[in-house]
Amino acid sequence: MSEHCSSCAGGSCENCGSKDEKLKNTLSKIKHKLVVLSGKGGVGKSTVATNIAVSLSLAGKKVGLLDVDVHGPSVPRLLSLKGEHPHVEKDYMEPIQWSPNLWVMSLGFMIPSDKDAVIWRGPVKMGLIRQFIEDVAWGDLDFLVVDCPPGTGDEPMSAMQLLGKDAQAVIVTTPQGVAVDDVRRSVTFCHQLGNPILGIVENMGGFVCPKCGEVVDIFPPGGGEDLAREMNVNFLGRIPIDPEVVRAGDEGYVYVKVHHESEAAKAMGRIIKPILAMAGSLQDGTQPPTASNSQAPVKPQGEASTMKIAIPIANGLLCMHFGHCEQFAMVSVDETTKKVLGTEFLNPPPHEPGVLPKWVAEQGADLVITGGMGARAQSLFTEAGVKVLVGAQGGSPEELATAFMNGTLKTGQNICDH
Ligand SMILES: Nc1ncnc2c1ncn2[C@@H]1O[C@H](COP(=O)(O)OP(=O)(O)OP(=O)(O)O)[C@@H](O)[C@H]1O
Repeated sequence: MSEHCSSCAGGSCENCGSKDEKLKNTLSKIKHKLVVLSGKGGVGKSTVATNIAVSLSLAGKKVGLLDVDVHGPSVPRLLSLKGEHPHVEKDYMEPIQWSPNLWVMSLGFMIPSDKDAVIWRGPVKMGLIRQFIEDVAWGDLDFLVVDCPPGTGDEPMSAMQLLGKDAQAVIVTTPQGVAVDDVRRSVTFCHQLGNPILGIVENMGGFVCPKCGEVVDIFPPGGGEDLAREMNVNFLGRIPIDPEVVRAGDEGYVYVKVHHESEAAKAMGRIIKPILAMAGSLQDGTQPPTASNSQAPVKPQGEASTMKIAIPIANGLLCMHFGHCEQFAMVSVDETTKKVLGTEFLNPPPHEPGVLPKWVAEQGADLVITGGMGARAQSLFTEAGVKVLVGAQGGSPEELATAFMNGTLKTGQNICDH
């Protein structure tokens, strides 16, 4: 290990021994290390890494997400963390906390602006990756997910060597032959380093028609699966192309949290199944958690079963769009007796992006019932632990709350224009 000492990059300085101890100590607190690799750029590696990390955290696992793409760190954008600056001291860095159990570190936090280019040689990059692993206060983690730059160069090699032989590779490809050829090199790379391969993910295999939901193959499918067979490694699954994945990445909300019923999110759910099984938390037949079933407020047994339902209203009835309502009805209900206990009408603050979800959560809402809601607002609610039901179709707040408690609430399409 000592040849990767960040102080000397050569393994001969006096710091090497103590650095190795520190690295060992940090790694001993991380149960599983997953390194997300791809032979080719732009195949969706950061998207897959981020969605895996968030899915695992939604499943209740303690997760670290480390972006070692020194030249194009994209995790800060994908998680709406641009502009965050971790607390840094000598030999110590505080990761940015994204949710109660997901912590993130990326070089993107250290670069002053998007325009700045990083021009570093191999040993400097290796030193930095080492610092990101050993100096970051990761604490006890179930999983550390590492997003590497494409190829089999310095960064993936440093990450693998520093994390040790038990770090497992998740290799992402697209179905086309050129991508698959490059990915074949990634498989060989892992074999040469002696690291196990958890499996291959084929991303952008097929296009989900936004009108009918049918998956249409744009490229001949199956390249990733064929490669997995050829190289005798696991095939973890195929994620179709969904324009919403691009939108999620550009706007900085997490796709699997918001579009958990989509084909692509279901595919991602299948991919994390063996990963969760590795942590011994998923019995056969259990669905991997999604935003809809993992962050709903859970009342401790024995506690009164009251909850507060927030409903946007106009003229006393459900307002079809959450962001355009006159007032919010806060309906208190007792879920055991299925009775409405009372309704309070509150005037919301002026509608500006991101304000309403925070305000509604502060009013103590456990659930929001609405006709339509934008993806960003849904994501903010999920982060705040407030469940959201979209596609409700009219009625008074009390009627909607009662229908919800009786399991008869009708929901359809999300009536949202953005
Ligand atoms: N399943 C998908 N459907 C639609 N778009 C996708 C999908 N997966 C990824 N993308 C989009 O493809 C683009 C590249 O994705 P991403 O940045 O994750 O790739 P990458 O392999 O990490 O890139 P790089 O080589 O630059 O590190 C992004 O715009 C992303 O939103």
